[in-house]
Amino acid sequence: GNNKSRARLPPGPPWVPLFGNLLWLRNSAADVEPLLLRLFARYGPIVTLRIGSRLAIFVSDRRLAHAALVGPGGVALSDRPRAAASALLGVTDNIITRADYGATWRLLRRNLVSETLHPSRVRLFAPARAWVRKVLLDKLREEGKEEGGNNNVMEAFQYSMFCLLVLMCFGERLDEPAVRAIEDAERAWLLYISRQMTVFFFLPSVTRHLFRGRIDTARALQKRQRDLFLPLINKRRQIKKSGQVVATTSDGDTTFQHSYVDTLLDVTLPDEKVTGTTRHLTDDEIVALCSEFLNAGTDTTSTGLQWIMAELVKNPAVQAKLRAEIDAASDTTNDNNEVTEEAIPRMPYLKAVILEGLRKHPPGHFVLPHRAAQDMDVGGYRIPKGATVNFMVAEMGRDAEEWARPMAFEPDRFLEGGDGVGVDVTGTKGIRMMPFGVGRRICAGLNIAMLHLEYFVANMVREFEWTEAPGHEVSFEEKREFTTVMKHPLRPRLVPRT
Ligand code: HEM
Repeated sequence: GNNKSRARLPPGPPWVPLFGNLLWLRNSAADVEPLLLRLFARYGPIVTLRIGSRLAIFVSDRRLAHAALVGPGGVALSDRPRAAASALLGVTDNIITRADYGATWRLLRRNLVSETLHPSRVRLFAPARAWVRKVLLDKLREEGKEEGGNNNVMEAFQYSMFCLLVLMCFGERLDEPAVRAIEDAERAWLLYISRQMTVFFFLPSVTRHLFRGRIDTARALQKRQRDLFLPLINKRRQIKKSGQVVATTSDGDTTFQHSYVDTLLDVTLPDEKVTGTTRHLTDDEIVALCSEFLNAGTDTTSTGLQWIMAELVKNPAVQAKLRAEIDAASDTTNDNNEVTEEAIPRMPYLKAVILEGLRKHPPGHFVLPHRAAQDMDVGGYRIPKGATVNFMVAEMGRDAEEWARPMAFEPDRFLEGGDGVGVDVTGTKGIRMMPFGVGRRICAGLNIAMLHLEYFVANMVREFEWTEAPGHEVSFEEKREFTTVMKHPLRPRLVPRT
């Protein structure tokens, strides 16, 4: 063989006792974060964990991450691990997050990015954002009425972001019980997938027999999704067929002009059965893609909002400076007293606040796992075909060699003269922080996620003064859920500004 095939695997412990117990099986890479931090200190910036016969490799160095993910070499690391359970549970791999790098992934990703999240399409959803702004502020006002600062604003963030994505996905403004029904079904499904699928992932042949009951549960949860989604999907089919154009903005209207589902109804994939022909997506595939859309953007964005608002509570001077910028840039003649989307590009400090939040508190401390499509070389080590590779997102943003006072919240660092000025979160030329990942698998929703964070933070700061409530001091302790959330949820005192 050549030099590459003789190179060593990245170092690591010979085995990890932790993996013998259920902790590992229960959740994701995030569960092993503390262990990984100890291993990096001991072995250096790239380590291997052996889990049975599987290899899981973790990279904490941003230069190695850039070499592995960006540029021509990144192709080899753009697949996803195959979940053995997919076939067993009848879960399709034809969704953006799960598909391997290839024709199907490219079609589905391009459909989302250019037909739904492209700036020209994003504008079509402005009435949706304005409506959700109202939903969010109403919820916060309700919470604010509670005495003793017992207002868990995270709940309001989560619900509003879910509302927004439901509206963008199905083009339908649903009432709260209908949104809650979908939210509950999705949460049950996500919990199921994260808690149970990993069991199958690691031990497919044994578990097939042991976990019959779980397979039934999965089927039931999928049916629940289908029963909720299909009427909404069929309604868009009907609208499409009749060529009816629906009015979009007036307050009474609940049906919007554009939706993600509309684009999915047009997508065609290569037909596996007849070479050279194409087919439309099946209902099950559309349901799975809708589910992915709702889940990819809800917890990530609401977690981001929570950390950013917590920092604004803890740093009143930053909040005051942001508030001043908002007032100066806003259109004061607008009687809704809202910060409009048009004003956002005139707010560099707002952008800096969001970036500083994502640097210090990236919602995901890891990216989704990547899989080596062939033997490859990273930092002089051999990554064998089939190994999974992940990256220490939070570590990179908090690297003291790269950032001055990394654990301080200093948005000014992203302005002229700061150590973060001109930072490119896509990491094309080099990685300084990677809250959305980098390379071919970079977050498909990056632009809309930034817009949502900017728009809702600006409007929440315009509406209220966010202060610490006695007995509910802000703590930056972390807790790992689907994303890394605040261990003690933010419970601020909201003082309406007039
Ligand atoms: C603050 C909000 C968000 C953060 C921090 C975030 C972060 C991420 C990260 C870290 C990845 C994995 C990258 C990798 O595997 O290398 C990802 C993937 C993805 N995100 Fe986001 N995301 C956010 C919001 C959204 C939104 C709003 C949407 C869509 C509505 C979205 C859609 C996706 C999709 C489809 C993928 C899979 C991309 C692929 O596998 O090709 N995300 N995101």
